[in-house]
Amino acid sequence: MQKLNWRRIVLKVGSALIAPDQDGCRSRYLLTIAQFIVRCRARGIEVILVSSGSVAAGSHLFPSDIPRSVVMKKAMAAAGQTEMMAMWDRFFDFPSAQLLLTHGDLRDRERYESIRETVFTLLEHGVLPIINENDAVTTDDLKVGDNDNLSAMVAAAADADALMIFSDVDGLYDKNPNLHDDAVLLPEIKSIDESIYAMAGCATSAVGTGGMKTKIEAAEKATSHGIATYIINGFEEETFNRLLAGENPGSVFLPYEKPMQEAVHWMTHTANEQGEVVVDGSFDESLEGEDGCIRGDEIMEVHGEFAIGDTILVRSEDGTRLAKATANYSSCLLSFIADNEQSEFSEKMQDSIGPVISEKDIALLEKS
Ligand SMILES: Nc1ncnc2c1ncn2[C@@H]1O[C@H](COP(=O)(O)OP(=O)(O)O)[C@@H](O)[C@H]1O
Ligand SMILES: N[C@@H](CCC(=O)OP(=O)(O)O)C(=O)O
Repeated sequence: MQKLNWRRIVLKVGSALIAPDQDGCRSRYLLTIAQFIVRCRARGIEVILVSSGSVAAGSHLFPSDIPRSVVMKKAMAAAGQTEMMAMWDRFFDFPSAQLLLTHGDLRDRERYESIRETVFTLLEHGVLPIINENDAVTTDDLKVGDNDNLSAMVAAAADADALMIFSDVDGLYDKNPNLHDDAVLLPEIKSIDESIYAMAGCATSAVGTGGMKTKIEAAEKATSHGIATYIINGFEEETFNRLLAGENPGSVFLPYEKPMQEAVHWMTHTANEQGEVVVDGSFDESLEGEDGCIRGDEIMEVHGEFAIGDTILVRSEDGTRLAKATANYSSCLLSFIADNEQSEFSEKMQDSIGPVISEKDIALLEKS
């Protein structure tokens, strides 16, 4: 038996595998995936499952002639989630646990840490975490929107070694294989750039969300955390044997050789900005300086509403995206400081609270 060097993996299972006929869950494909989970655990590999399919599983519980509005999909998700969880649970003789998350949870550092703690505790006690987006409560502002990106955020949070996205296609092709007979499979992707995104088309099944674009986004998030990302055909039984034999049965995106630090990764790929500040030209110099910080007199403009601890974008006056940072001040107080940078109040405030942005709370972005 070949030794696999995975300590912890995240598996993402798409809706087409869960409810292929769109009339409730089917065990047809899930049994093989469940067996794969059991075999991984038997080899000492910790598994976290990100399962789609609540909407597809719940749709048959509502009249078919009602339009699939956003609110109907939320209702379908709420109803289908129990059916989907029950289906998974049937396959295992160990306990599983349901975690329903939104982007609002993951981008809040305190809740993010709390989710991590819960996941690690479940794993430590042999419980299988099964995660989905909490579709029933999400709004446009709060949602991740697709489980490919959610699974990458989960993989980063859980510090996984590999993310495996099980879908209805063999991997990433140079164009959508369902629309082009001459599409060619890419077994290994060393880096992700615009040319890779250009290959991605939309979902062609009735139940998928995001198609290949969101899978590439997920791979970008995960590989920059040092997590190898696979896109694999979950319909094929042989896929799972090949994975356990240490082979690549689909497409693999190789992890960055120098992954981002955890906090920098979270600010860049999980937390999105709640507002932004425009800084003057001394930004690089100030950060590299002895104190390594930005003070109020370097802030030219403040946009949006944010609170202490929120993630903000730092821009230069010509619009260049310089960094993401944790706000040490609320937008309201920062606007006051920026407008009155020379006032005694502003000076005293910064002397007691600290700099507007400090080096330890900042993630520099590649200038484009
Ligand atoms: N370049 C591509 N390579 C492979 N599949 C692609 C590509 N572009 C678009 N697709 C589509 O992406 C689909 C998989 O995404 P999706 O339907 O969202 O699956 P899931 O429900 O598993 O997330 C494929 O069935 C295919 O129609
Ligand atoms: N959260 C949704 C799934 C969203 C999603 O990304 O679906 P899919 O493209 O099938 O992985 C659900 O449970 O129906």
